[in-house]
Amino acid sequence: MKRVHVAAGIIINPEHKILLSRRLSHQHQGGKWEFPGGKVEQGETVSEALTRELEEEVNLTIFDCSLFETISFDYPDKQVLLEFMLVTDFSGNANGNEGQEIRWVEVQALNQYEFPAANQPIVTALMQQFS
Ligand SMILES: Nc1nc2c([nH]c(=O)n2[C@H]2C[C@H](O)[C@@H](COP(=O)(O)OP(=O)(O)OP(=O)(O)O)O2)c(=O)[nH]1
Ligand SMILES: [Mg+2]
Repeated sequence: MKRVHVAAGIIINPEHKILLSRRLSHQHQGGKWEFPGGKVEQGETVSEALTRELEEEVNLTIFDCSLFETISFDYPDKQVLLEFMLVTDFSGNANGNEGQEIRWVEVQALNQYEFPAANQPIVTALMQQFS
């Protein structure tokens, strides 16, 4: 199985809330909450992929991002390499462009949401670092 390279944005707004997006039921890990993003395509950098995905999925334009953590994870049906990027410099009003639910969430409330298993260390680290 080929490992899927994914860019995911930890988008923090001026009120220190983080944007979550709910995966559609037909998608891999459907129904779980994620940091919006998607596959890095051939010839793209991670930040280019993230910029494109965030415009497509949640209607935000990002101006800068930095690597928070990289996680390689094997689901029974899919292998992923996730690059979690911090984003604080962006414009636009978040919208679920694909019909998905989105929510701005306090860092301390992150553990009330069900994420894909690969995200667990990220949620723990965010709650420690941004409290
Ligand atoms: N965007 C995102 N994906 C995540 C996270 N955690 C996690 O395990 N994933 C997994 C789920 C998917 O297998 C993959 C994301 O790829 P994607 O968003 O392009 O996949 P998709 O199912 O929407 O596929 P597509 O048809 O849109 O190409 O990474 C996360 O926090 N954010
Ligand atoms: Mg996606």
